[in-house]
Amino acid sequence: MLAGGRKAAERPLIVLVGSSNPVKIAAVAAAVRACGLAPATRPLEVRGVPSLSGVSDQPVGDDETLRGAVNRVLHMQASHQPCSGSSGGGVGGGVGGGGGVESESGAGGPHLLVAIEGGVLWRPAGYGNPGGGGGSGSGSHQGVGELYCMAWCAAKSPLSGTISKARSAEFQLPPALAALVNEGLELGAADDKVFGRMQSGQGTGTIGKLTNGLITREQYYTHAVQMALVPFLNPELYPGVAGPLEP
Ligand SMILES: O=P(O)(O)OP(=O)(O)OP(=O)(O)OC[C@H]1O[C@@H](n2cnc3c(O)ncnc32)[C@H](O)[C@@H]1O
Repeated sequence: MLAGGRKAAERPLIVLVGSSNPVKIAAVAAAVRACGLAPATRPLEVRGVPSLSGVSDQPVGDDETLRGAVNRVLHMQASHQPCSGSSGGGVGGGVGGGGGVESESGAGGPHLLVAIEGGVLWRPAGYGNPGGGGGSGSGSHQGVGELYCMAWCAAKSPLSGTISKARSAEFQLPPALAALVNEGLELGAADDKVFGRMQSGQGTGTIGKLTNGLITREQYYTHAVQMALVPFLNPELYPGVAGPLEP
């Protein structure tokens, strides 16, 4: 029995997402439900909250993109008290800080903090082709070669444990988008310009446009979130990473 007299299964599982982008919030909700972290019988509260990535608006390369996702989680950690019943406070290392924010249902602080950072990655022209660019060229050929789209997801229990990280798959962006990104546009703005859309990053995304809706940005991110949740589904196999979700 938990503080407040209700069993864990009856209380909402509260997940904070470090973004106001509805695509990211929906991706996290779908992932948490699909992988069974919140069984269908348990209420689930997934909420977008402000978080600072500490990286550029358009991260380039794996290092910067991963750092953005991790910083968002650390910022949430510093800004929100863990779920009720815990005596733990936020860990250091985040930006900002301060008091906790109660859940909308009044059920207490969060059980899980999740962030997704969308990034791009330059690779040498002809990468992977016979006679083409050698190596992965990850992030080291800015503005030269092929531009790929990817994302990193970071997830953490506010109670303890380290941050779980997982990366999405990647796909090549069309040269027209690569050229605009190389000029300094964010991918979302480049997509809007090339495809004549508005706020594409909050809709089906570039991946949705390029796959004719077969894979939406939400679905694309759901997969990455599910992979970041692997330690939480197998806590005994990941000592020190997953940490308890409930006090
Ligand atoms: O509000 P936040 O959480 O910052 O969400 P965001 O989508 O604006 O920001 P990201 O940092 O995740 O992504 C960096 C940029 O890449 C864009 N982006 C990434 N993936 C995209 C996609 O599939 N379709 C359109 N834009 C995308 C996004 O719109 C941003 O301009």
